[in-house]
Amino acid sequence: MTKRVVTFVTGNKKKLEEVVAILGADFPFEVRNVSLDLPELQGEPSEVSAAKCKLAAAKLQGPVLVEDTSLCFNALGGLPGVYIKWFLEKTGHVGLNNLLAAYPDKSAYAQCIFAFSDFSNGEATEPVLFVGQTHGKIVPARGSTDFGWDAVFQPDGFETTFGEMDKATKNSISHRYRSLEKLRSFAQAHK
Ligand SMILES: O=P(O)(O)OP(=O)(O)OP(=O)(O)OC[C@H]1O[C@@H](n2cnc3c(O)ncnc32)[C@H](O)[C@@H]1O
Ligand SMILES: [Mg+2]
Repeated sequence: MTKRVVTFVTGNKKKLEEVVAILGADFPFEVRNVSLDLPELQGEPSEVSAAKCKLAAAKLQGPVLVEDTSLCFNALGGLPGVYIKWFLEKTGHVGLNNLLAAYPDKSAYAQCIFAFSDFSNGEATEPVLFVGQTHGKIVPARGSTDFGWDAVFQPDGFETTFGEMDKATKNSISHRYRSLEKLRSFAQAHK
């Protein structure tokens, strides 16, 4: 049976690599990629993902998948949150640690929200959201600096940062994995 095709819209190659590895061959939809860094509105993480999904659907006129990732510091009420990309770009790993210097609480969580819109009768359907979280803490950078803030995030229950773990381990506990497991159940029911 031919699989339904859904287009994952992201400008981030590292995200795409993880998504392909996590979904594997038995995912009920065929996932294609379009590399576009969509504009992101301000707001709560769920609003950012839903808005990104609507933009992607309007652009591609077909079923789409997007995701938005946040890194939330508990001592800062969840910031940088959806703005982590810009904090990381402007202040680096050291800056992220320094943001927490005044607080004993270094705990944080990584959150990934996938959003899926179907397309029927020439219209995109309201995005469905899949939230995945991994809790941990912010530490001075250790390990690979290939992907975003991996080197400064140490998940609970591990002595290693995401940057120090092998990919298979990260992909078995990550925010992205947890969100994609929910998407997998949804796709199974809507294939
Ligand atoms: O095109 P999109 O999908 O939006 O890709 P992006 O790189 O702009 O990604 P986000 O808007 O979701 O911003 C999230 C930021 O967090 C980084 N990031 C996302 N997932 C990560 C992960 O699992 N580990 C480390 N850094 C991550 C990513 O590189 C960005 O700097
Ligand atoms: Mg982005």
